[in-house]
Amino acid sequence: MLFPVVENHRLDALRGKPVGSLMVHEIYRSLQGESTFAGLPCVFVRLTACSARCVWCDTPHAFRGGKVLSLDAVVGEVIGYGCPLVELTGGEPLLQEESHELMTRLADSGETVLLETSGTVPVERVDRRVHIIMDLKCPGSGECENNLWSNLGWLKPTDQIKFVIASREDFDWTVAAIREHGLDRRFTVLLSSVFGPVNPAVLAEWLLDSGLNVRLQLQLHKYIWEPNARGV
Ligand SMILES: Nc1nc2[nH]cc(C(=O)O)c2c(=O)[nH]1
Ligand code: SF4
Ligand SMILES: [Mg+2]
Repeated sequence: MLFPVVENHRLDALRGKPVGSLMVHEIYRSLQGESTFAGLPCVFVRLTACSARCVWCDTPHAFRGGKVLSLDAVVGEVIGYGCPLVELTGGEPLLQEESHELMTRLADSGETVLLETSGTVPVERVDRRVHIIMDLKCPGSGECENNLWSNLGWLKPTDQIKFVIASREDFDWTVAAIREHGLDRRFTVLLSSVFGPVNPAVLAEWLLDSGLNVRLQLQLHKYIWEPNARGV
């Protein structure tokens, strides 16, 4: 994968990581807070580093830090929870080549595997058994220019597209993108408001007025626990 030279410092946290290992920020079990799997117990594997810098990012702590673990160690820890659902998130999991083998090995073990990805890196090689939950970045994220639209051609009907909306402008952009690409007919579409600045009741009203058949998503974990809590 090639990234613009000016952005390479964003991947510094992965420099020197041995081949065959993963830089893991944290592994924990919680309730899935997003997607159509919301509410189910889920093991989260949060991988270090992201090539994006969304202005409203709620996990900037995952940009760096964490520890190097072998694939065997990560698989063993996940399976050890005895939980049938696992999600790779970050950061951006697909920046680490080894994420592909991790997803395949987890699926081979019988896990239902979810992948949270930013929509700015290719999903082409993701194991077809994985449920991809892919962002399309709205203008208010500051990363809209980096959306990789070709990814739409690699998603399956069972995959999910998430728009995180920071303003009415973002909402209008989202409606236009859904209509232009027929997203609501091809995939599950999730509309989420940036936690804090956008009242979900306002987004609910916009959604109903639009007539679109898409799903409002509340980040369940931010209502159950402190919005800034980590490890949940
Ligand atoms: N409970 C919980 N559910 C989540 N779903 C997606 C998450 C993420 O950070 O990608 C997340 C998270 O951080 N916590
Ligand atoms: S893609 Fe996700 S982890 Fe990366 S900056 Fe945006 S919100 Fe944060
Ligand atoms: Mg998150």
